[in-house]
Amino acid sequence: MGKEIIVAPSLLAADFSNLKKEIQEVEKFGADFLHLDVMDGNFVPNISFGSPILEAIRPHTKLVFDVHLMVENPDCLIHLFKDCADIITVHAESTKHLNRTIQLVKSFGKKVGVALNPSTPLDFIKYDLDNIDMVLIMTVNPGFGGQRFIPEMLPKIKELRNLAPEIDIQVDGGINDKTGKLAVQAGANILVAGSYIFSGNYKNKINSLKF
Ligand SMILES: O=C(CO)[C@H](O)[C@H](O)COP(=O)(O)O
Repeated sequence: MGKEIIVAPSLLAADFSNLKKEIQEVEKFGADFLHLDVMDGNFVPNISFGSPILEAIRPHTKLVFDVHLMVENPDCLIHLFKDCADIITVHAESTKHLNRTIQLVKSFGKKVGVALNPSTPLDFIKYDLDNIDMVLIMTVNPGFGGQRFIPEMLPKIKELRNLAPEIDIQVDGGINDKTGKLAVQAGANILVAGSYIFSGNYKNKINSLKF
């Protein structure tokens, strides 16, 4: 039997002037994780939010805090998230010594995810798979919400599922009820969705991703 589907609304698409309410709404309607995109304006051409915002919202929800670091040289910043994150995901492309970065996340007692940009091959993580809790296959180029799902990522997800039958595979970017289904059929089990969920009718949207 396949893994249960985990739905992770991406805060990037929420109403920033009303974060507490937005988070409590998606929690009420069945979200499992809260996906938190930290962008530094360097690794990606955009700036989002950092640890002070995450610490401010942490007391208002029991959702799993799934922190996606889109930052250059994450080793310098990981400690900032030790009190609020449950999972910390780093990009394989952002660090010179991925294995060391993985160990650093683990040293804080956190689950560790590794993200791969669309053009980054699975080879980057092949020898670290036993040390990783989750692989994030980016299905858009990171930096912005509301982009179109890249279908060429489907065979990549399939290949990873064959390589690592038990690992959590997260997909992020352009996920909706149609692309999410394709990703799940390919082997993904954690669906990040920003603009799809936060554009309205949270309950139906979240349910529509629980395949
Ligand atoms: O990592 C991200 C962008 O870099 C976001 O999580 C992604 O934008 C999700 O948004 P959408 O569902 O609107 O594509």
